Amino acid sequence: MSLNPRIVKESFALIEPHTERASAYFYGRLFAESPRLRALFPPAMDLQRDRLFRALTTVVWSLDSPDALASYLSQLGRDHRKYGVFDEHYAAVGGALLATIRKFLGDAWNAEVEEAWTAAYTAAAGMMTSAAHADAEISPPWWIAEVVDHERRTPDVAVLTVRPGQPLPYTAGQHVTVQTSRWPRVWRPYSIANAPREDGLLRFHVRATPGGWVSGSLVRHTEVGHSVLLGPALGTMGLDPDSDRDILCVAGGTGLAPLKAIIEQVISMRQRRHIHLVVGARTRRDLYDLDDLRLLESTYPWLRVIPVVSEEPDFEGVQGMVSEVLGRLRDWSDHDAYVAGPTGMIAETVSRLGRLGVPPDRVHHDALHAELRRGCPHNPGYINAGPVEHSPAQPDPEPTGPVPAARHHRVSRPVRRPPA
Ligand SMILES: NC(=O)C1=CN([C@@H]2O[C@H](COP(=O)(O)OP(=O)(O)OC[C@H]3O[C@@H](n4cnc5c(N)ncnc54)[C@H](O)[C@@H]3O)[C@@H](O)[C@H]2O)C=CC1
Repeated sequence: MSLNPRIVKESFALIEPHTERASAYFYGRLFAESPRLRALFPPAMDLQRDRLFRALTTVVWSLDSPDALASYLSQLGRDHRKYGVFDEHYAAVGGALLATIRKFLGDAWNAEVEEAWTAAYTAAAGMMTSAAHADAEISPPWWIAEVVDHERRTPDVAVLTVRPGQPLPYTAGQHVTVQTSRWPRVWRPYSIANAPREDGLLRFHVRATPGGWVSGSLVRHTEVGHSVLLGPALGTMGLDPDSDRDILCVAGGTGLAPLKAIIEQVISMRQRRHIHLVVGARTRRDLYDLDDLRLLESTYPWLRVIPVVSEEPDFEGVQGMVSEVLGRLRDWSDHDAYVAGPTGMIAETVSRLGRLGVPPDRVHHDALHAELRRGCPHNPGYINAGPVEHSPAQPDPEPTGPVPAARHHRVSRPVRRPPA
């Protein structure tokens, strides 16, 4: 059985307009055939359904890029260890997936399509399980971390520092998923806001989004001494080790977090590259980290911080959307660029940098491949394992089931969940 990306892509394109119904059918089928699996998922499935198709979309459209695909699936396989996924779950998921594709393709389903999808799923599941097995030799499936600092910088934004019980390896620019005891089985990704340190501490910038389960819990209901669970480090945005070019970092809101980690990384490597950090926020008050950034700027003279405010007309500094102001500031064509923030901001900024003469392979970001594929002509092909933090456009839905009784902050063990 050999991979046939063309057939998989063509047939998937027929299903894409019906993703919502197809995803509901997939989970209905999965739980009908393997009822015990339902208990392993969060009570509200809305976000989960969406995630399944985002992951599937990423896999399908990456079938022609073996390196990117292998990197994505390896991360996904490693990350699924935290749910307690076993090899046999992959067969159940594969069966439900094929049944879903068959149903939604209707007359377009035939033996050739079946073979192409079977080959693709077998290869993908194989990569995920191999990566999970290899990871099990060297890493725990999750880390328990104690909150050692919690600063409420604005009513909505907190900066948290946590100490994992054992070392959690990562590189600057990556993110981890976080689970709080308030919402067992609900994991959300957050970028790590500092470069790796000897004491192993990790910092997160969290904005409580309306209706957000984990973000609200982290900002409003978490204190020093509480514990959270962390998944393994994920994401492909990182400092280009072969470059000594000057650096432009463009941050939208809490997208500052991974860029601060990258800047710290440059500092710790004693590289004397000039860095411009253009940091966008809606209002002056939303520039929640400006004091720290000014301190960093005064310590490292080759760092320049440029705050940009988009929704406060009497702000005395640079005004506008962060993507729009770049052309007014200087020529960036000889810079490496790192971009993080809301998906729309990343798409706008990457596209703007292309028009300003920055080659696509020098523009680094970690937004969802599938989302940017539509809107961003200069996507350099970075893909990650999921959305970073939650976008305001996609708050965590409120629970549809009963509110969990575990209001105390004893960390629950992760519950098994099959592959997304
Ligand atoms: N690795 C990454 O890319 C990371 C991304 N994030 C994401 O960053 C977002 C931060 O949200 P908030 O703090 O609420 O930011 P926000 O929505 O308040 O936006 C902050 C600034 O970003 C710019 N911006 C926003 N939308 C834009 C658009 N469509 N086009 C051009 N510029 C735009 C504007 O300058 C705005 O003032 C979240 O969605 C989070 O998921 C957070 C951490 C890491």
